[in-house]
Amino acid sequence: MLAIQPTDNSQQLSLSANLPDFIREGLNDCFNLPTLPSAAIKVLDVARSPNANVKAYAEAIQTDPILTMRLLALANSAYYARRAPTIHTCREAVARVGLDTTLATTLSFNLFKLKDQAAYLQRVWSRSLIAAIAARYLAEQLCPGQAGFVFTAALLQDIGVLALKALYPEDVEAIYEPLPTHHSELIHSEQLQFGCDHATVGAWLAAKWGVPTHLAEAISTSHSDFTFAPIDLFCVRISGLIADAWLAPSPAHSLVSLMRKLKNHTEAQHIVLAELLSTIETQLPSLADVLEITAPKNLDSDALMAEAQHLLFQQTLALNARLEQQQSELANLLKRQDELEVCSRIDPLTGLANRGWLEEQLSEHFTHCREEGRNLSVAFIDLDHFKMVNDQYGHLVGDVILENFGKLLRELVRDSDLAGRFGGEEFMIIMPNEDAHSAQQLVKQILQKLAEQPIAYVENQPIHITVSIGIACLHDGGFADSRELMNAADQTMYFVKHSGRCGIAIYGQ
Ligand SMILES: Nc1nc2c(ncn2[C@@H]2O[C@H](COP(=O)(O)OP(=O)(O)OP(=O)(O)O)[C@@H](O)[C@H]2O)c(=O)[nH]1
Repeated sequence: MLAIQPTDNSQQLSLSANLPDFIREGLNDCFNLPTLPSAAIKVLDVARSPNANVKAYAEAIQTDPILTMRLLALANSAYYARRAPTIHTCREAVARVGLDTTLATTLSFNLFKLKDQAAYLQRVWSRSLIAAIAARYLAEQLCPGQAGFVFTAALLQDIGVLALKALYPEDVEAIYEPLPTHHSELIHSEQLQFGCDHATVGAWLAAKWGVPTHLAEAISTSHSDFTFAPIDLFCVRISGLIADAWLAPSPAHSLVSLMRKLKNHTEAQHIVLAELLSTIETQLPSLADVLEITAPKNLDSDALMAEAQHLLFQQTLALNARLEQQQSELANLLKRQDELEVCSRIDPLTGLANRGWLEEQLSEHFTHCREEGRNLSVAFIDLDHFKMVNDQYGHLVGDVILENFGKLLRELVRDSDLAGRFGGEEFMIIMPNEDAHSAQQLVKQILQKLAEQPIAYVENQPIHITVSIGIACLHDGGFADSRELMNAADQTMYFVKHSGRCGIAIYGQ
């Protein structure tokens, strides 16, 4: 292996600005960072040159017989060969797998095959492998021209783990063993421990090797949100999530939650999930074989897809049921709120409007009638000598009388009027659009009715009551507000009281 070449472009990588200083200094001084085989460095040189072509790639690879064998194996694998004849030369192999895949294979050559691989590294490579297959499939559907680049970026997206391992072996071991179930937990632990995650470190390492800047940036942003990502980076970012679902303890559950995240993404609508899963299932063993790593657990993609669909269906049903329940709870709450609102306006004994509602309504009518030049009358009604009634017959009878008087008012008032109990034995009628004369006609009927019929019976003995009524009209005084109008009606009622009760008087007359 060679030392790092002068093609180092880590300084130019804007995203490596996210590296904390102590990590950057540590990486710069670290003597055992993973390096590339000399053939890989030559291939990278070719990749950077303007005349990168099959011939130049092949010539660079041929300097390393093992790498050449590896590439031939890949080109003759089921995926690349399909039914084509077996090939025997490096040039044919490069032509068949493409320049980007050749670069990816070359770069990953000595990264994956470390003999003393700990379980967590195996897991990291498993993720890279699955992600690379998924990424290439996605790119072939969404941006075919970039499939090779996307494959390489996905394959190398977790190489930062190697750099962190070289720099802080003990810390890395503490974080990675036992390996967190979800990649996001790993990222979180790295952020806490190092102030950055392995994607940022991996991008720095790749840039240090001299990989094209766009590739280093794709690694650096591999954990970022995919929502507004350019299509090639979208493929890389999604690939990691698909690999995480594949390796999750319950792949179907993880897949369903990924499907939900992708639901509103336009590009994602073109992905045929069943086909993607089947591609992973088919290609995983051969790619693992070529890269000489232990193949990760393989899944039956049909069974996985069926389980995911079943789960999705069940979750949708449960969601719908929950939605229906919430809607019905909301409807009940609204109904209850309406009932409470009505209750808050009603006097419980008489069922008429209570004082609060009377005052509110009077204020509104006062404003509107005054603005529109309409008249408005208010009648204040007080039962006469009600204390004596209570004293003579008791409070229960008093209550019945108040209740019956309420009924009487309800029968007499029109729909446009509002009758209410102001408090105790005091009542009020609001009559929009009515002048003193018509208001008087209405309240006269109250006196008549009370004279004609008893308000209640006690032991079959009829009880009669009388009332005193004061009327005030908007047009008959310069009232500043509804309160003044109401006070005028009240004062007029007291005038009737002082004049002997059982009668009607009109303010100002
Ligand atoms: N039964 C019953 N009595 C009530 C209620 N609210 C107020 N009262 C009674 O109404 C009576 C009002 O008495 P006063 O204010 O002295 O008036 P009044 O006896 O009607 O005399 P005038 O108004 O001057 O004719 C009191 O005895 C109160 O206890 C109620 O909800 N139920």
